[in-house]
Amino acid sequence: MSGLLAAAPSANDKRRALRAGLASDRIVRIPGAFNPLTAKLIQEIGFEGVYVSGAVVAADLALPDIGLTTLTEVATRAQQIARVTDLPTLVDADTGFGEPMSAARTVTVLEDAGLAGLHLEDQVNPKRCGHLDGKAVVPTEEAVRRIRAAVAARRDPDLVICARTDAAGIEGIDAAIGRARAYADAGADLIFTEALCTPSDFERFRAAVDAPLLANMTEFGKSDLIDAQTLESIGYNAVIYPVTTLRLAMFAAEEGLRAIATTGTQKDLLDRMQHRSRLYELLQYERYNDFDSGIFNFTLSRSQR
Ligand SMILES: C[C@](O)(C(=O)O)[C@H](CC(=O)O)C(=O)O
Ligand SMILES: [Mg+2]
Repeated sequence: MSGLLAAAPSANDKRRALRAGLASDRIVRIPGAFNPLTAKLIQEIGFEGVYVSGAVVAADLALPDIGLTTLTEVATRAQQIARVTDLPTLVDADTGFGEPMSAARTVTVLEDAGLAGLHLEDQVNPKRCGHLDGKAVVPTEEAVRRIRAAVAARRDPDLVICARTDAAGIEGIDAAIGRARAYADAGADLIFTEALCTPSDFERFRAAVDAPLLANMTEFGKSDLIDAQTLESIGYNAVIYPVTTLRLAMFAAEEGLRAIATTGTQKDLLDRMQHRSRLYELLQYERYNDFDSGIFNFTLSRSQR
């Protein structure tokens, strides 16, 4: 029954896998999962990690991404997602949910929730999406205290602590590079270079910072959508697609609901839906017979496949 109700690898196995990926010359591709089932799909399709986006956790609760969600809400969702996948899961811990002492507590809670890594950003509270104007960052020394507190709080030395800098869009790339170096010196394992615009911005960062780097390929933001191969050749170590699966699903859900409202039926939409049989396959429905042979003792008729 290995891997049936929860992933087979331990949290530490996944943390070590993430570290190995970051140390390799291949880019670690980390799409966002808006729910645990999406994490299964991400694994099956062959990605190297799963991302839990703060923006998506908020949007899921019909809230904007302005620091309204609590540590408990984020940790609960992240745990639900991390536990079903063999892949390492990276979670967005925003500004750490408070002062450095709270950031330290955040690390312990997310570590207990089985995450492989988390990122803390240098924005002020209330934070906002890194791709919007009008955001502000705390002084470098304060952000360094956040990172130091996070690093000190970690009990599993393999837990990946990622420091995000939002400074490029506010203070310029050189200042962001300076911050990234300070965060790496403070013990960050990975630097998230938020809201860079062009490939040459990414190249500049890569040349200047001697630490693993993560790119954020979020849609409708400030960054050009650079493909994974190009980011890899620039020397980036990881890339997230944080909100992509939610945007795809919401777009399809909206179209489908409008069609039903207009026509009174969903029957023209069936070939744009995940079929029952595919859902069952993803859920490994049949394997639940390991517990009780009466569970999967039916067949799907042609129309159900
Ligand atoms: C990565 C991010 O922090 C997130 O919460 O997913 C967001 C993504 C987005 O709003 O598009 C961010 O870049 O701030
Ligand atoms: Mg976020």
